[in-house]
Amino acid sequence: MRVLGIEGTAWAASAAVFETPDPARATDDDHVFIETDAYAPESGGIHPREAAEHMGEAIPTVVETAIAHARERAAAAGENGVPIDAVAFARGPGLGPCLRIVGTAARAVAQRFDVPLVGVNHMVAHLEVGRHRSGFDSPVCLNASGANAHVLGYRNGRYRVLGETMDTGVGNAIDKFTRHVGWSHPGGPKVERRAREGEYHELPYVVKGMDFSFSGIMSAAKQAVDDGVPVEDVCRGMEETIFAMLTEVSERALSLTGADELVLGGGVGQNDRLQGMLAEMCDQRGADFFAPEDRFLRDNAGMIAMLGATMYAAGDTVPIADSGIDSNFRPDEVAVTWRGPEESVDRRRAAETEVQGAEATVRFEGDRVVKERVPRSYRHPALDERLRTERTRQEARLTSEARRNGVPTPLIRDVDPQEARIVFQRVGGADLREGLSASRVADVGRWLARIHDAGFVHGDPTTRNVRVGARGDRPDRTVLIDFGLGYYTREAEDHAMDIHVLAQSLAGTADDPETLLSAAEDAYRAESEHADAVFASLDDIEGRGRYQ
Ligand SMILES: C[C@@H](O)[C@H](NC(=O)OP(=O)(O)OC[C@H]1O[C@@H](n2cnc3c(N)ncnc32)[C@H](O)[C@@H]1O)C(=O)O
Ligand SMILES: Nc1ncnc2c1ncn2[C@@H]1O[C@H](COP(=O)(O)OP(=O)(O)OP(=O)(O)O)[C@@H](O)[C@H]1O
Ligand SMILES: [Fe+2]
Repeated sequence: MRVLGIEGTAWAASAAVFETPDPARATDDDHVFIETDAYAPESGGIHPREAAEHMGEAIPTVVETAIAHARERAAAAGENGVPIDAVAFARGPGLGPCLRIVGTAARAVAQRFDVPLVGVNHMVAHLEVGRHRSGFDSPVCLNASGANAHVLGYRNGRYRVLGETMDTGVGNAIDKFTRHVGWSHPGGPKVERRAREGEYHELPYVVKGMDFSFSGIMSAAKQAVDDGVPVEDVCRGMEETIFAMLTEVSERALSLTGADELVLGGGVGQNDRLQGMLAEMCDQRGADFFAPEDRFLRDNAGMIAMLGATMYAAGDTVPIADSGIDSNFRPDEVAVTWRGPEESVDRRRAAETEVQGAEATVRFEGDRVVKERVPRSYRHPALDERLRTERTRQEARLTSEARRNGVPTPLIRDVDPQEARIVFQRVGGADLREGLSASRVADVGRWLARIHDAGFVHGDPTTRNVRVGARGDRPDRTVLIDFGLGYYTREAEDHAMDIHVLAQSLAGTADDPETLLSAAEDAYRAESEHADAVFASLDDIEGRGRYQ
């Protein structure tokens, strides 16, 4: 099979030919040819109009080059006739004016050769290229690109967003900083180069469940440069902070789903420090890590052609009349036709005497549980020390405070912030994830309402951070654990984030997330004194377009 791919969502006017004997898996005989003409703004960032002008000029040329290449391949193979089997194009997300040019070009080629058209989601292509080339079954996928940043896993016919940025994409955040200091676009590679000469400069670190935000870091980074901190130190601090956040949320996703494979996608994925941190994190927890070559990480038509071939083989083509572009096309909107319902990122594991959580090692000793935040060598030592002690102190404080507010939590037997160790009473028979029911999820809604009314959030209320079921002679209760990301706040938006984190984790682990979530929401409303403000804020968060 030979597929032509066309990409042009933002800066890369790119066309590719992907030829494979088996579109379902990578083989030694796969052949990928990519021709790219990059748009480089003369000043500032990407201007949509200029980018579209670039696409208008460059797309026809790269497409003809790719078609010529396909003809050569066909001739060399002794074929005569149409040189391609299908045309795949990036349908979105991206800049509308650019996408329209790509769509028009793709339709024209499909008509010219009378072959089917395949509409590819650019973000799904970023992650599938790593899955395809690694041969992994069902990995967690980290997409670190310019306009996006999210962690995904496949379950029940879709790529679920397990966590994502609450504001800008990771590359855009970095590029905004480099514009501030007067460097040309794109800024990412320049930050990488300068960071090598710098000392770590501390910046805000913001992870909420598996979501994260960059705006605070970026304001602080710009301010630091304005205040005279050497720019290379700020670059180093930015890399250490941002990439540690992305690594931590990837580890959280591995821990939540039980998966043991991680693939990386997106232009920021070309950064060596990010790849190094992810590889080190995976190595420490015994997971496999794969990053495709740079030419498949940054925007390129090769990934579009490859996923196009897989989709075409699954019969997933689109009639020309329905082949409109979608500039807000989210990865979780794609009905994944090329993977079976039995596949899943979610793997249950048998009971162990030691659990490796996302940030701590948890040992079971009879009736006690010893939780230790072991150092994470991928993080800068100063950042590592800060996170481990702060979170240990906070976890001990909030676990007790929740209990004082009528929320079941484990008793604390001992705390040692220096060693980042807490000894808890052992509670429950299983994680909520293994024992999901509407009444238990409703309990979680009720408990969240109580702690919110008391003026703090849990910070990470996933289905793994709730224990359920009877244990010994103790009754069946729903017990909240792991308050390490909690903090004091009376802001409705922070409270809403807790519910949002719960919703995302249900989407990642439950078969009927909607029913369960509404049980939690009803209970929350019945219990909370501020439910209206919180749900209004939740609508805002989910309506920002980033969330489904
Ligand atoms: C929708 C689509 O158009 C968009 N594509 C995109 O953003 O291009 P991509 O090639 O995936 O990523 C470009 C970003 O990747 C950053 N980048 C490139 N090399 C880098 C490096 N060595 N370190 C850090 N960032 C880097 C650039 O600064 C830029 O922000 C997306 O995937 O979000
Ligand atoms: N007090 C407890 N009683 C029984 N089991 C517990 C207790 N504390 C933790 N566990 C078990 O250990 C697992 C990991 O604990 P915890 O969530 O506190 O660690 P973590 O490293 O913060 O994990 P993550 O960040 O992935 O949620 C829990 O999902 C639960 O199965
Ligand atoms: Fe991209």
